[in-house]
Amino acid sequence: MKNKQLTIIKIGGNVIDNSENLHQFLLDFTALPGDKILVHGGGKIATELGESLGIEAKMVEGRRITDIETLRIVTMVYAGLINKNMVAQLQAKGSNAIGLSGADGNVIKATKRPLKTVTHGAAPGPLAGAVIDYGFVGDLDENSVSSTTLDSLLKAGFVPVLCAITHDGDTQLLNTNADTIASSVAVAMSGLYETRLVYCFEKKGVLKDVNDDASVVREIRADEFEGLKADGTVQGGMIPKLHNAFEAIKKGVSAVYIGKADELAELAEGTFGTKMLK
Ligand SMILES: Nc1ncnc2c1ncn2[C@@H]1O[C@H](COP(=O)(O)OP(=O)(O)O)[C@@H](O)[C@H]1O
Ligand SMILES: CC(=O)N[C@@H](CCC(=O)OP(=O)(O)O)C(=O)O
Repeated sequence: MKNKQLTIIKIGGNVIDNSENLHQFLLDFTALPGDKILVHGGGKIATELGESLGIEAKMVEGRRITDIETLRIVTMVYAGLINKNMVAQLQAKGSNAIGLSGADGNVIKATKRPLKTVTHGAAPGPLAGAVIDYGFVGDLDENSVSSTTLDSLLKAGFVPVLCAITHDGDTQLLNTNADTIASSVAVAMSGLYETRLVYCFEKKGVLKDVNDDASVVREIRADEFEGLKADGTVQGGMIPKLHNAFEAIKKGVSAVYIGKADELAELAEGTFGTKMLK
């Protein structure tokens, strides 16, 4: 019986990097009624730390090429610095947060990404057709997320806070895009709960004009996605975000929203950001 509601919220690196916006978001997150799971990114902060150490970030189609040095940096930043600070801030606001990587409690097991040929997205240009070694990047499948472990934590009264570090079950940590983690967690938990997925970032939603916050598209149907890509309305990081959003809807998640982190309170009024439709 799926009568209980669960909200999975993902927060991106641009918001985490802004202490005022993050503070407001965590207040609203804490005030949100019902069971919830927080998934956080932090790509911007990992890029900045890497640069300060002389390691340049390389992204292909929104995914970080993760060599061994980069894996050390993202593990420190996502599973350490950001995850533990997020948990401490939530504890101070009254949420009994528990911070986890995918290795903790075997919550998310991934498979190291095989060599890939670039086909679309960032690359009608020079990268089209190139074979890319993403390094220590983890891909998820329908068995990756342990819904029973997450359910046990929720039933014990914890608020799980998941970072973008996963593992392969054979000692290797892997880097997995946080939007993908949020989508996979929402799909896995939809077997047990009535599940909604909320992507929070620094803009008011999916915008008709990316520079105009007043141009929020209120609803997008799955069959409109290709057109929005083709006419350039959605670009860059918004392409994999929408792909993950529609995958979630297709696989059993009841509702998916994309909107501004410090407007999360509007979720209850039904005026929050962009809603994805089947
Ligand atoms: N139509 C659009 N509406 C809103 N943002 C868009 C749009 N097209 C592209 N973007 C870009 O997508 C970015 C969000 O993707 P990303 O940086 O991956 O998010 P996150 O911070 O959640 O990881 C925004 O910062 C924005 O620059
Ligand atoms: C493989 C891969 O690309 N992993 C992401 C994980 C962090 C993330 O997704 O952070 P945001 O949500 O802030 O972008 C990365 O290292 O950038």
